Amino acid sequence: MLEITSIVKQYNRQLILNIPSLHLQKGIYWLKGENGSGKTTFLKMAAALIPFKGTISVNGISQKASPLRYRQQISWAEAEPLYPGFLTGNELIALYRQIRNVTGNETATLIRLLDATSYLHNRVDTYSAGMLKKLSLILAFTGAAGLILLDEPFITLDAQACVTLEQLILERNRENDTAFILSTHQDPGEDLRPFCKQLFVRNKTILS
Ligand SMILES: Nc1ncnc2c1ncn2[C@@H]1O[C@H](COP(=O)(O)OP(=O)(O)OP(=O)(O)O)[C@@H](O)[C@H]1O
Repeated sequence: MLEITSIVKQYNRQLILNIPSLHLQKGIYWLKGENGSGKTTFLKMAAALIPFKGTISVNGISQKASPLRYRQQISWAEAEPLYPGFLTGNELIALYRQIRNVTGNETATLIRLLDATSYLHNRVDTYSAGMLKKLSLILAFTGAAGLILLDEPFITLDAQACVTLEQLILERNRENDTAFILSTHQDPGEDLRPFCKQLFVRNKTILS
């Protein structure tokens, strides 16, 4: 599913990650590592959001050779999402539905499951951190990406939303064969744990 060769990532000439080779089969990956070890940097490279040396391919499509096709198979939710404050959640969801060719029914189910119906008609700049997080997850699950990258998806979510998110991950993985890489300092819940493989950022590289 994910193939990495000779990745080197530096910020201001400081080496952050050096990954000679990494091959991941489809699955649900739990990415762990100390603060500042490079988890977000790794996810941002996989999401093709920041430049790096080396090559990344997902399902045989190279990020450098076919950037648009590559991006079409990736979905990404950042740790602390930011959206233009003057838009409503519903407007953002409509935009994603249009771009990703998704029906209203599909997003309605996500909105109901994450208990976001009551506030999505309001402007984003009125949302709490958890409300914003739920919106970012609804957007990440909108469409049929082959790989969903979630950076710290559980922070700020209430207990019920954490359980719902784990169920959504399991369901997508089971029904659509969607792969996931999640960066988190938490451990997976009981239901998800048996289906997760761990990845570690250690000594500036990724170990499986
Ligand atoms: N835009 C940037 N400019 C310069 N250095 C950066 C930038 N973003 C991250 N870094 C540095 O890269 C390293 C890895 O950061 P990263 O955010 O990937 O860590 P992380 O593992 O996600 O950390 P945490 O668990 O604290 O979220 C850190 O040393 C950080 O200071």
